[in-house]
Amino acid sequence: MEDIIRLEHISKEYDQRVVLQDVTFSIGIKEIVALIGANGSGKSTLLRIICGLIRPSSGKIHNNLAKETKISYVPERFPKLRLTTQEYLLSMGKIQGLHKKFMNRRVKELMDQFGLTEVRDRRMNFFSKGMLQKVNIMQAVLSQPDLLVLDEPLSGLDATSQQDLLGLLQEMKQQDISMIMTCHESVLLDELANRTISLQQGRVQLHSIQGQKSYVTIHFKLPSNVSTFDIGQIGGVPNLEKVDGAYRLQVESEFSDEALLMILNCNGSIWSVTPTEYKEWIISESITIAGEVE
Ligand SMILES: Nc1ncnc2c1ncn2[C@@H]1O[C@H](COP(=O)(O)OP(=O)(O)OP(=O)(O)O)[C@@H](O)[C@H]1O
Repeated sequence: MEDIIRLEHISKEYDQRVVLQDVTFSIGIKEIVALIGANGSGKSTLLRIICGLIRPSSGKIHNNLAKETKISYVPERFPKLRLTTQEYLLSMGKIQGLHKKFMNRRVKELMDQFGLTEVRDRRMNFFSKGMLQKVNIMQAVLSQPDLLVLDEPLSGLDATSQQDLLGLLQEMKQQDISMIMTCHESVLLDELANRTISLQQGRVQLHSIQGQKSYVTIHFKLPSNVSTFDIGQIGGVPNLEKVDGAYRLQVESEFSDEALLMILNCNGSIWSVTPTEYKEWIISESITIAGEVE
């Protein structure tokens, strides 16, 4: 996968206190990276460094695109401004130097996409947390960034607003926007992220990527004179359950033929064969922490 940016040996100190240490990784084009870790592990600091809001004490960020990489930031909190969404977005567009015609079209498009057209003339100080978070994301995507950096995008929202925003982030994923975000919600990890990077005390501890595992569930019955069925002979990690006098066997797809053959060899009757796909996190790189960060 082609990279958008690469962070190399990023460290950050505040008053000689090490907050980030030797952080190195890349963010690929169309990739959604979730940054996880305990409170105070340095996640927000790293996001702000990626956006250029603060400087690292050492290390470099390389822009790997042929053009200048457009990076936009969605901070954790968004203020209840006494402006309408339309007024706010148009002034943000102006600050960002966007062309008036493009801006008008883009603001309208975003209002529709985020479902805020009906409240476009209402001041944001009357908005719910979920609506404010939508505006927060809208201001960041106004200029169509290559990389969107989001700090806890679902935090403090109720379940309905979380689902609503998750849907919008998924739409953006389809539009090929790369993202890096901090998150505590497993729904963001499971349904959005392709990769997780775990920070511990300012250091990268673990990289994992989301993979797809295929299984086959075989529902079958054995004749009454066959009392045992030895799943130990099937490869992978098969799982056998007895359900209402019949059996339900789950095997990894690559071992399904040998499982079916075994059932037939036992004169079993096969009732159904159902393929299933599961997402799972696969550890791609693990780093041992040599020394504790003070
Ligand atoms: N401007 C600052 N000056 C001094 N220390 C800071 C500053 N910003 C952050 N820190 C410290 O850096 C450490 C990492 O903070 P950071 O906010 O990056 O962690 P985090 O992983 O995002 O935590 P959380 O999940 O609670 O948001 C913390 O100990 C914090 O107190």
